Amino acid sequence: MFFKFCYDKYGDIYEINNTMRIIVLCRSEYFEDLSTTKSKLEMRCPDYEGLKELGVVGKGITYNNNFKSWTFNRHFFNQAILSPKFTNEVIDWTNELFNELESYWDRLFLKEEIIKENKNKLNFIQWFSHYKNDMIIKLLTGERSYSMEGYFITLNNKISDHQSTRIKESVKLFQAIYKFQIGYFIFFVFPSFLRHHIPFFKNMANDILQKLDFINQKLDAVIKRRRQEIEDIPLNEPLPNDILTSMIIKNTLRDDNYIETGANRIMPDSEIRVNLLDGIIGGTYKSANMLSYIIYYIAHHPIVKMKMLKEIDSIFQGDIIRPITKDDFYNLKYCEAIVKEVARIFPIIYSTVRYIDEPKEIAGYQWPAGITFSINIKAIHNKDDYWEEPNKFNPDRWMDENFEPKKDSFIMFGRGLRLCPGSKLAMIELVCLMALLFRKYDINLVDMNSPVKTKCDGLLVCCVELLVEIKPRN
Ligand code: HEM
Repeated sequence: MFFKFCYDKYGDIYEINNTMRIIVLCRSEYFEDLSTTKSKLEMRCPDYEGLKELGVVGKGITYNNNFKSWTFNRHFFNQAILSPKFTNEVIDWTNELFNELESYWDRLFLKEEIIKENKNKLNFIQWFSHYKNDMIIKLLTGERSYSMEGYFITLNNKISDHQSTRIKESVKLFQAIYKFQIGYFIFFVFPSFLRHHIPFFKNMANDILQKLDFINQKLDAVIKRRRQEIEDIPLNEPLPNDILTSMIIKNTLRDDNYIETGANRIMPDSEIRVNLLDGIIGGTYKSANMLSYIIYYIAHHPIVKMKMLKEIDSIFQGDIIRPITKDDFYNLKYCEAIVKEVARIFPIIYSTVRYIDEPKEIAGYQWPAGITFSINIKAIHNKDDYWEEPNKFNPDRWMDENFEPKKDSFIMFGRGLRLCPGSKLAMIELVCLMALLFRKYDINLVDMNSPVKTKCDGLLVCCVELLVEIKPRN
């Protein structure tokens, strides 16, 4: 809201001054020179004291300002996440976890008597936050998480002391990740004096650090276990396809692409851990929120829904059981267009940031070193210089073969070197989940008149609640 208010009032470039000076850029032509020659990288922010406290300075991907180290980590991450084996893994686990989700829905919402009594209502964002949590943990670490089962048990009022440790541990991890994800921005925005000396902020900061400690302990244990498992698997037997395994074996004899050069270093556990954390934080809530907004927009656009169902039905031909495949994903063009159009009109990340550590000319002005720029994604996605009828929700614009958004005007996954490495994974998941949901279920909003309930956590527009009514399609 605040960003929109400023954009409407001040236009394409303006300045916000609170605890720091931020220049907001609302035109894609301004992004040309955001990388600096000194650091060779588009930097997100300086190495804040708070980031040091979180232990991520010079490590991992998201907040790494060291070009050499960032390139090393990003290369490992990209190789793992973009491999064809990993794509197959994503599709397989989408099917597997969707079946699990359905088994819970069957028991809670889909029995005939429950539908007759109008009790077939569920909070979509909650279900998919748990789903996505279990999914990303499996894809990143190769280990199962059972937070969705934990959520099912809570709704089913069956909490008991006999609940298995695996579920309790998964739920505890889910809660820690959630708290960390929505709270760690205080390490950027609140000065260290507040975090260390004023009780309210100090308690908040300590709570986040405790959650991080817990997550790190879990990740360390997983890495240790996996190293041992890899050692125990004979050289001629295949290894699992998760990202952790790929990072451990890269540049070792277990790596299919291994070339002996003497110069390639392997990745130590301390770096693997931050990469896994980056993947968990980057990959869990964005997709869950995005899917909720997709459901909301589809519900409000019946013609779009009709076209989408037509596409899904033409691919599945009434088969509501068979697993979704990679080919299906490539054929679900209209579903992909819907994802892009929702992301265009209602970007869940409304801004991404850059920082310059040397004087630079940007947007026709000369800036001193130490300035933070915010790229206003929402303004760019809704600008009529770049988009025809920008305020119209129109997935069909993406179906025109000759359509290509103007350079840097569609930045749902960011831009440049720092482009989101999870974009392919996110697209596959979102499109496949839309197809799996709508081929079998009729999903409607409980309240068509209420706007979607959101709140901003850091730079993410979180869906607070999305109540939907679900029943099998006729
Ligand atoms: C709908 C889902 C997603 C959206 C909309 C999204 C969006 C973004 C955006 C806007 C950025 C900032 C890019 C920039 O500054 O130019 C980003 C960065 C990042 N994302 Fe995503 N993302 C999604 C899913 C994922 C997933 C599934 C993962 C991991 C498995 C992931 C991991 C990351 C990481 C590690 C970065 C930092 C990249 C770097 O600094 O080099 N994201 N994402």
